[in-house]
Amino acid sequence: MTAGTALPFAETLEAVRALVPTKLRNPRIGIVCGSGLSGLAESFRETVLVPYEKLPGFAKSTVPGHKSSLAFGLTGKGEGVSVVAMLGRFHPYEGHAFPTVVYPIRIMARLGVKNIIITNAAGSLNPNIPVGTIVVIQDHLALPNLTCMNPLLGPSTSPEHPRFLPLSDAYSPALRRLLFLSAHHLALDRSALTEGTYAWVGGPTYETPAEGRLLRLAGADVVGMSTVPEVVVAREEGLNIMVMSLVTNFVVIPDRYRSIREEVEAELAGNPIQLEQAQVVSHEEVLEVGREKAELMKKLVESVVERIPTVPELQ
Ligand SMILES: O=P(O)(O)O[C@@H]1C[C@H](O)[C@@H](CO)O1
Ligand SMILES: Nc1nc2[nH]cnc2c(=O)[nH]1
Repeated sequence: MTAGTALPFAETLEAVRALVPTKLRNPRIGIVCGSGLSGLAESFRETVLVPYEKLPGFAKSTVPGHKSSLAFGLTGKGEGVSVVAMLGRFHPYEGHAFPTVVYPIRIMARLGVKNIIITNAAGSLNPNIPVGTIVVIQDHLALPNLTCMNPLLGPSTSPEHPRFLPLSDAYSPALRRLLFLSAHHLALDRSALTEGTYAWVGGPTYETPAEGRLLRLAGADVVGMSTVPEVVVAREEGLNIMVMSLVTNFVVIPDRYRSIREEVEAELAGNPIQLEQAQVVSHEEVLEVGREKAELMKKLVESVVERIPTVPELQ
């Protein structure tokens, strides 16, 4: 789907109606599972999985660690809360146009979702935020949005949507409060969860040291290749949003570059030295940290979801 193409909302919603029992098909809470984080839906009860291929307008996720299904189910104690989770998202770097990347968010909104918890794997740009930390996002820095690659480019999807969408209040304070309360009730170490700013880049290349330095200087704490298009559209659809980034690696920003000149000159002078090699990041490392922290992310998300019905402004 490209900007301006008619979106097949009616067909997708009809497919959901045909495949999901009434009790589960109008969830108030949506979850987007980031790289390696599909386990967030493992503890749902009465789960119904709907493969993306059965949903008109949905693409297939091609990234390892992303399954391609919507999971409808119940979570929490007693009767439970009805939720829907995206097991796998679409990234622009896979070749998907923006309307496709954000289509599942628009469908969640049309199913009745009011609150959305978006997760991702991200690289840390901040020396005070180590690998394994969960960062609740308070703001974002989206270079693509500033350079005419905004997911809302093109005709509006609905006349009810504002043409010029403010984003100064994109991240719900009420949801973020629930996250810190949950961390307290789960007796989480204070260092396990922090707040920060997410930089969205297109990928699929990881950052060069100079790019990492630029983003850090611009005020970002973590960087990733997803989430912001979903946030922008969720905001346009009027949802309350919380984003949790799991730090899976450090972005390499050396204080000093390895100098080949120094190495050659030392060798010619008869005192060979070898300066430190730059480290590199891999998607395998990203998935590994996701596996290690899956249980903690799941407990936090479950706890937030359970508390949402108790907060009037989130209804
Ligand atoms: O979908 P997310 O943002 O969790 O995935 C991150 C960004 C890239 O897709 C991938 C890079 O390792 O992980
Ligand atoms: N852009 C980017 N995305 C990531 N996703 C997980 N780690 C990283 C990273 O270091 N950079």
